[in-house]
Amino acid sequence: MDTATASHTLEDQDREVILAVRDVTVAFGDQVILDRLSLDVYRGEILGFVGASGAGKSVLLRTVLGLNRKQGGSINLFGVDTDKVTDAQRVQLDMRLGMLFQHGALFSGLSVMENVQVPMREYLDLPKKLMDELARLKIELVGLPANAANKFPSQLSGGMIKRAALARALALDPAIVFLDEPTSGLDPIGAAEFDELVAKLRDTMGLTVYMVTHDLDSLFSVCDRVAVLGQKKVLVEGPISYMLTVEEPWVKSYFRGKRARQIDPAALHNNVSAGAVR
Ligand SMILES: Nc1ncnc2c1ncn2[C@@H]1O[C@H](COP(=O)(O)OP(=O)(O)OP(=O)(O)O)[C@@H](O)[C@H]1O
Repeated sequence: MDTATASHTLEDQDREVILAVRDVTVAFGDQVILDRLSLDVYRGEILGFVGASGAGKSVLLRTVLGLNRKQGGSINLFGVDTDKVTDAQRVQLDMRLGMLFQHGALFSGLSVMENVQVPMREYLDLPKKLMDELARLKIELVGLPANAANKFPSQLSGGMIKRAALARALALDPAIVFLDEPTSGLDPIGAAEFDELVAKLRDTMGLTVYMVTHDLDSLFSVCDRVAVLGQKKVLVEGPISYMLTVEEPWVKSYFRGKRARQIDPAALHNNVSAGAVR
C-alpha cells in the first residue's frame, strides 16, 4: 500500500473522531521533529502509539496538549480547532483531557488524596467535603485500597504510584486520557494488571486512551489500534493484527523481531484489513 491508500475503513467512517491531528509540523530551530503528521483517535478506543526512541512521541503528545508550538497544521479536539479557541474555551478543553506523565509525576509532598485533588482545585470550586468524596471515588475506581488515600508517594509501590497518577488523571472525568509509557518500570504482572484496568475504564466508562508505549504486551493485549511514528510521520496505523503483516523494516522488526511475540495473526480478533501504510 502507498500513501494514497485510504487509511480509514468503512467502519472508521462511522466512528467519532475525538482527536484529529492534520499535517502537523514541529521543529526546534532547524531540526524538524514532525513533518506534516496526521493522526485520528476515535472515541472509546485505546490507541497505542509507538516509535523509536527520540522519534518524537513526547513532542507530539506535548503539542496535542498545547505545551509545544507547532509550525504548521491543525489539531482538533472534540471537533474544535485548538488554534481558534479563546483562553476560556482552552480551559474547557483542558478539563476534558487527562494526563499521566511518565514515572507518575505525583507531588511527593502531597498525599494520594491531595494529589488527586490537584486538578479539582485548579479547575473547580468545590467544598472540601465533596472533593474528598470525589477523590475517594477515583481512588477506588483505579483499584487502590481506601487506606492509600492518606499515604504519600514514597509509601507506595511502583504499581500503586501509577494507579494514583491515573486517579489524578481521571479527577475531572476526562473524555480522553494520555498515558506516557504507563507500564514502564512495572513487573509483568503489575503491567498486565494496569492494562486490565485501562481496558476496564474503556469498557465501562467509554474512556478514550492514547497510550505512548514500548510495551509489546500492552500493544497486543489492550490496544484497539496502533500508530507507528517513523520518518517524522505516522508511518503505519491499524490493529495489531495488521502490524504483524507490515513489511516496512522498522515495523517488521519491532512486531516480528526476536523480542516480539510469536503470534499467529489469524488468532487475533481484530481486523487485519483495517490498517494502512502511509
Ligand atoms: N524543547 C525541545 N527543544 C529542542 N529539541 C527538543 C525539545 N523537545 C524534544 N526535542 C527533540 O525532539 C526529538 C524527539 O524527542 P521525544 O522526546 O519526542 O522522543 P520520544 O519519541 O518521546 O523518545 P523516547 O521514546 O526516548 O521517550 C529529540 O531529538 C529531542 O532531543
